[in-house]
Amino acid sequence: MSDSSWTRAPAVAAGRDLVPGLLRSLDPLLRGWLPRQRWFAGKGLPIGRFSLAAATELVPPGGALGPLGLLHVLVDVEQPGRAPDCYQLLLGAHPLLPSALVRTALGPAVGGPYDGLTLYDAPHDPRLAAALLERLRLPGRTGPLRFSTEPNAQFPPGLTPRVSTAEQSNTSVVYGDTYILKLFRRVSPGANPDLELSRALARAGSRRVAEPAAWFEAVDVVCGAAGQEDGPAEGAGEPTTLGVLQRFLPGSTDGWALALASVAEDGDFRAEAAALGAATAEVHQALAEALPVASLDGAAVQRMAAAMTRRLEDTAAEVPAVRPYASALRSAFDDLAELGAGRAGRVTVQRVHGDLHLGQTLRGPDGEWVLIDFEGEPARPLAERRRPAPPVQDVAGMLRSFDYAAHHSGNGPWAAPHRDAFCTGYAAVAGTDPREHPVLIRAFETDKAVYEARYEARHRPAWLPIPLSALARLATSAG
Ligand SMILES: Nc1ncnc2c1ncn2[C@@H]1O[C@H](COP(=O)(O)OP(=O)(O)O)[C@@H](O)[C@H]1O
Ligand SMILES: O=P(O)(O)O[C@H]1O[C@H](CO)[C@@H](O[C@H]2O[C@H](CO)[C@@H](O)[C@H](O)[C@H]2O)[C@H](O)[C@H]1O
Repeated sequence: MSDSSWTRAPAVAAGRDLVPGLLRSLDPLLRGWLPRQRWFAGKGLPIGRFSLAAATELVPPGGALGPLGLLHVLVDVEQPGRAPDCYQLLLGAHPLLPSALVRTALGPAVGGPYDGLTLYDAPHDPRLAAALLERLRLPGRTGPLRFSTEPNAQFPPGLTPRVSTAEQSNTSVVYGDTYILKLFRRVSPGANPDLELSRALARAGSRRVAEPAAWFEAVDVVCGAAGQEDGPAEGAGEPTTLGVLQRFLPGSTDGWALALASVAEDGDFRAEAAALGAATAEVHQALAEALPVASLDGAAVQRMAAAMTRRLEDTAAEVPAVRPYASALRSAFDDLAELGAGRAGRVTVQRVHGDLHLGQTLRGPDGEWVLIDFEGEPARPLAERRRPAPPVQDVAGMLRSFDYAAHHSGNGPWAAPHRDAFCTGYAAVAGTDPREHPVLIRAFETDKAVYEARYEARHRPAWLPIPLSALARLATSAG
């Protein structure tokens, strides 16, 4: 990394030049540390150039926390074959801690030194996580970072922070039993739908969402693909959502864990599946009331089918095991295109969850279901994730998830009655039964299983047989 790669950096340092020291330190340490993080999107590809989009001292070393500092960094990473990705890093900086001690005491040590300071992943340090909550409580700016709160949010003192150990695409810090702060790791300009949709649902009084209390974003920072001269303009110039503090739901269990337990004992989870269907329909209704709804004409439905076909082709090119099914699966998308061409072609679209599966649902101690993580599929560009879509997309996601739970534990027959129960629960609230739209359901289920094949091939190759077996079944039913 040469100094010239830092020219876009609007460094915000309290009284000293932050960037050159950071520049010298970050390059070698990020090359080692970044690819090992679960949330790093470009695994397996060589890392090219880094460039700093923004650097902010949230707590200057030698300030309120004595020698300890808290640095906020947005760094662009170039890799061959990908548009640049922008990652959010929160770094602890300490002059005395040797990096080996950081590694044992605080988990992931990023490395060091930076200007004589050891750098480490700050969410793991309770002092720094607490400092971040303190900053979130107060609306206003620190350099390019803008902090906002909901008007009625309460911030009780003394909430002990801990990093969530859940398998996740980002990093979350739980404060006491009161709040959970999700720090988005790969970020792009534009409102993150997780914030946008949970705020809309909370404002509408929905009981199916963990209400946001505060959030922060980067303003006027050009990062990721938006920084490319010929890069996509969508979202460019909009604030970049960086973190959302939401109500924590203590004592809740996620739907995936509950479903797996039921599969293991060949149990009857149908009442829960139906309640989940009803909760999903309630969320769809609330989103349709709060945010725009539109009707796609035949040409738009055909474009949607063409995009699904393209995703299938791209996936077949990347994942050889998908190829044997590709031509039979195409007929699911051809049927959708035909539906668009016909008189029944109009399809209603609205904002939806976008990546609904059992792991995105929490059942509280009161037995009520809440939906979380409205980010959409992490691999899709932000602009696409914010686009209205047919609600059947979420239904298809949940149907796939019941299938995943069953096949993960080798109990395939568990899936069908639970998929049915979900649709029955959904229909009771929505007034329309997804099973009455077989062409839409089949197209969206196929599209989701194709997405899953690519997701598993990239992240969990041992799980690839699960979506592959679904593609084999969908290929037969579509033929
Ligand atoms: N409001 C909440 N209350 C309790 N636990 C939560 C809450 N939100 C998220 N979690 C837990 O954190 C995990 C990860 O959250 P999620 O939003 O899916 O993160 P990611 O987008 O990084 O995958 C969830 O599976 C759940 O276990
Ligand atoms: O939860 P994320 O937003 O990170 O979503 C991604 O990871 C999910 C897995 O953690 C993945 O979901 C797939 O596996 C689930 C079981 O682990 C299963 O319930 C889902 O149906 C299946 O799609 C999701 O696709 C991906 O976007």
